[in-house]
Amino acid sequence: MLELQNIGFGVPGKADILKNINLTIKTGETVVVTGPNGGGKTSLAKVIAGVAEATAGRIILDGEDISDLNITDRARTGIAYAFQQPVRFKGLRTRDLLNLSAGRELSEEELADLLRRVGLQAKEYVDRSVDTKLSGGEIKRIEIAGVMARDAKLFVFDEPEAGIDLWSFNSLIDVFNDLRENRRQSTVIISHQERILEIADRIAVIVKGELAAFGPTAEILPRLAHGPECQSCSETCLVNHEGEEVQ
Ligand SMILES: Nc1ncnc2c1ncn2[C@@H]1O[C@H](COP(=O)(O)OP(=O)(O)OP(=O)(O)O)[C@@H](O)[C@H]1O
Repeated sequence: MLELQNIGFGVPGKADILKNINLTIKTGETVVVTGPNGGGKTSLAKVIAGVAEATAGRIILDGEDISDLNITDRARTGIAYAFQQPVRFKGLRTRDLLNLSAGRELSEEELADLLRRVGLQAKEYVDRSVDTKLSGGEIKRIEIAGVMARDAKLFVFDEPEAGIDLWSFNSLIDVFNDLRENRRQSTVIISHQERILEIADRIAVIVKGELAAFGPTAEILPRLAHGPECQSCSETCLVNHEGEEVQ
């Protein structure tokens, strides 16, 4: 279980990127974090993974206070994080990246299975270098496969849909559904995609650095803006289609 207690995050010149965020994500639960651009979702993902340091509050994973741990130690405690914009590694092949993520030598079958789950064929990708020659969508999928290779307590995916074509997107939905059915770990997905929102157990909405709403999908989803439909839900709507908070 992940507990975020009064989390704040800021940088010089922008002190309140995140303000007083309180969230509890149960073991086995999938929470999708959504909200308008610039609201603070990526910052929240980075603060959870230890890529950025919270300026206030505590982060507790399975009862252990991990607030002061760096990214490597958080990874060791069982947090697996997929960046919004994955890092490329010159000289490292896909198989090396997956083996590193898994912390062991994966069999050819395991490698093929991980790649298949993100819609890539092993024979084409397993020995390719994870460098700038890969497309944005390819690198994103390889990174997601790497995260899936981890035996993590908590998975954090930042906009996994970005740059991914419709066919691969369907495989991605299957990946998240599998994770959800496993019920062994908690999953946080930052997303704007309705089909990803639909598979959440609960949805958190971050607007202007604050938690505007957090609740079961059936309750929150109808309150999110859908362009013109916004008019029909304006009383309870959380964000309108201009991305502003409804007053
Ligand atoms: N290191 C930083 N320095 C200055 N401003 C930052 C920094 N990190 C984030 N911000 C600002 O904080 C706000 C929140 O950014 P963040 O990337 O967390 O938003 P987001 O909700 O993920 O947005 P999007 O949906 O566009 O990906 C933005 O206004 C961003 O410009």
